[in-house]
Amino acid sequence: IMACEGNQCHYNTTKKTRYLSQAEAAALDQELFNDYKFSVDQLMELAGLSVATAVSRVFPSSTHKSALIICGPGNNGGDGLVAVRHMTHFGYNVGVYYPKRTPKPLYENLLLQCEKFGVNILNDLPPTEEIKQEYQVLVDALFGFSFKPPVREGLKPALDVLVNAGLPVCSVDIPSGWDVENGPTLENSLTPALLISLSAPKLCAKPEILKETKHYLGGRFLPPGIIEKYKLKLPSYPDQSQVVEL
Ligand SMILES: NC(=O)C1=CN([C@@H]2O[C@H](COP(=O)(O)OP(=O)(O)OC[C@H]3O[C@@H](n4cnc5c(N)ncnc54)[C@H](O)[C@@H]3O)[C@@H](O)[C@H]2O)[C@@H](O)CC1
Ligand SMILES: [K+]
Repeated sequence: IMACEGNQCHYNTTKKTRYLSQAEAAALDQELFNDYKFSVDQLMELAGLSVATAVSRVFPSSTHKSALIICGPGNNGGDGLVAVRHMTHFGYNVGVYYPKRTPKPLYENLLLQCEKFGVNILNDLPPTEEIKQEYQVLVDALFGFSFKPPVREGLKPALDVLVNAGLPVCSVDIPSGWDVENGPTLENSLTPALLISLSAPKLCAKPEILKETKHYLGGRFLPPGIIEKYKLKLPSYPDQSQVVEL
C-alpha cells in the first residue's frame, strides 16, 4: 500500500507487470485444468464475477442502468454469460446477444439461468441506433485469448456494434478484434473504455497500446505455483476484492 485517505487505499502497482504471449496464456489455462484440476465452471464463475464487479465499479447501475452483453462462442462468451447473471444482482437491467451458441451443457445452463433471472435474450441484433437508445453500457465477451484475426463473417456484425454504437465498452480479457499480442488490427478497431484482464494481462494490454482505456485485473484464482512458474508480477488484490485497478 502506498497511501490511505479515509477508507480509500492506493496500491503500489509500479512493479513491472509481465504480459503474457498468446501461447503462454493458453498454456497457463491448460495447466489450471490438467495439473490443478480446476473445472471450467469454477474458473468461469470467478472470472464472470470479477467482470461484473469491475463493470459496476466503473459504470455503476445507478448511472448505467441498462447493459447489453455480447457473447461469443468460446470461454470468453461463457465469462460474459456468468457476468450477465451477477450484473442482475448488482441492479442492472441486462440484455444478452449470443449469436453463436455452443451446444454444451455448461453454456446451455448458463443461458437458462440468464433467462430465469429475467435477462432479455435477444435473438436478433437490433439496429445500432436502437441499442444506443436502450442501453448505457456494453460488455464485450466476444473473443478472448484464442482469437486469431481476421474476424470471420458470421460474427462481424456483433463486433461492428461494439465498435460503432458510441457507448462505453467493457472488454473481457481481450478487446475483441485485437491481436492478442499486438493490439488493434482493423482500420476501424474497438477502443474499449475498460479492459478487465483475467488472471494475468496479455501483451496487447501494455499501457502503450491501451492508452486511455481503464485497466482492471480480475480472476483471483491463480495458485502460487503458477505465479512462480510464469514469473508473474501481479498487484495485490485489496482485502477480499475480486478486482484491482492496474
Ligand atoms: N485461464 C484463464 O485465465 C481463464 C480464461 N477464461 C476465459 O477463456 C478465454 C479463452 O477462451 P477460449 O480459449 O475458449 O477462446 P475464445 O473465447 O478466446 O474464442 C474462441 C472462439 O472464438 C472463435 N474464433 C477465433 N478466432 C475467430 C475469428 N477470427 N473469427 C470468428 N471467430 C473466431 C473460435 O472458433 C472459438 O469458438 C479467455 O480469454 C478468458 O476470457 C475464463 O473462462 C476462466 C479461466
Ligand atoms: K473480449
